[in-house]
Amino acid sequence: MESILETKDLSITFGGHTAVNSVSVEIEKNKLKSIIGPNGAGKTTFFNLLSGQLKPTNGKIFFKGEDVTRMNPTYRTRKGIGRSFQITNVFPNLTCFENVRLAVQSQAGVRYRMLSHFKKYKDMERKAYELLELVYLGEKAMELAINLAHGEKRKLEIAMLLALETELLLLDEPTAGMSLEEVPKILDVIKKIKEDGNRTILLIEHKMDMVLDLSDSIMVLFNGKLLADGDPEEIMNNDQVQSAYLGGLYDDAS
Ligand SMILES: Nc1ncnc2c1ncn2[C@@H]1O[C@H](COP(=O)(O)OP(=O)(O)OP(=O)(O)O)[C@@H](O)[C@H]1O
Repeated sequence: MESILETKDLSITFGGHTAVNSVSVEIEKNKLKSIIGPNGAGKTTFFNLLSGQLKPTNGKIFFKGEDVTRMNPTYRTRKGIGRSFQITNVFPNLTCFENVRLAVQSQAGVRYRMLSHFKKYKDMERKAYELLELVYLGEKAMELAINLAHGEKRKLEIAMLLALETELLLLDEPTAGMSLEEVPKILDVIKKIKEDGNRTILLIEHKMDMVLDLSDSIMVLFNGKLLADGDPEEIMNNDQVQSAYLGGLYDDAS
């Protein structure tokens, strides 16, 4: 297995509480791994450690073999680790197309003085349109970002992450707060990205049907510890995982 990201004994303690406790895991390149676990298990904290929003108390993070443990979030984004809320340059009063084109442009390092390079500019426009189509926002290309529905905004964020050539996408409950009609669309978007086969996705999700539908593998966090890591069938048949969800382990595993 070729891994894109690896954590070794990753831990973080807030006051006396260890929210992520010595987690060692490998994320396989170009696959989709879900992170599941009861509320408060440490899933979002684990994401914050991977994206650099938090620095670990102990342990290391390697991205493509490089130690990124102390690297700040901006550098990690440049290296290819992308988390949607890291995008601070979504301009509400620009159209979806303009937002994605700016992300493409920033990735290409092209400045205004170079816009005279007509062909390059056209290529960037084409790429922006392709990404909007990929996330089913083609018809909204000329809509101002501020006017998008919640689910559409999440899709725009994903298009912008892809424009930044993100190799590892960290998706934290992408369907949270969405209407029932919007959920299948985002599911489709994630499936399409997965089928393209050149991105790795790490997904936090509570909807188990979605997790089972999408995941190549699943890791289970429980009280900050890695309780299990394996393919979906293994995880579903794991007695410890079942106990954790039924509450049987709550007292033992602290
Ligand atoms: N900045 C912080 N300061 C103190 N405690 C924190 C901080 N961030 C998280 N925690 C605690 O760490 C634990 C793990 O929280 P986290 O949000 O990572 O869980 P989660 O698995 O994402 O939960 P949920 O599914 O409810 O989103 C919780 O007990 C939480 O209160």
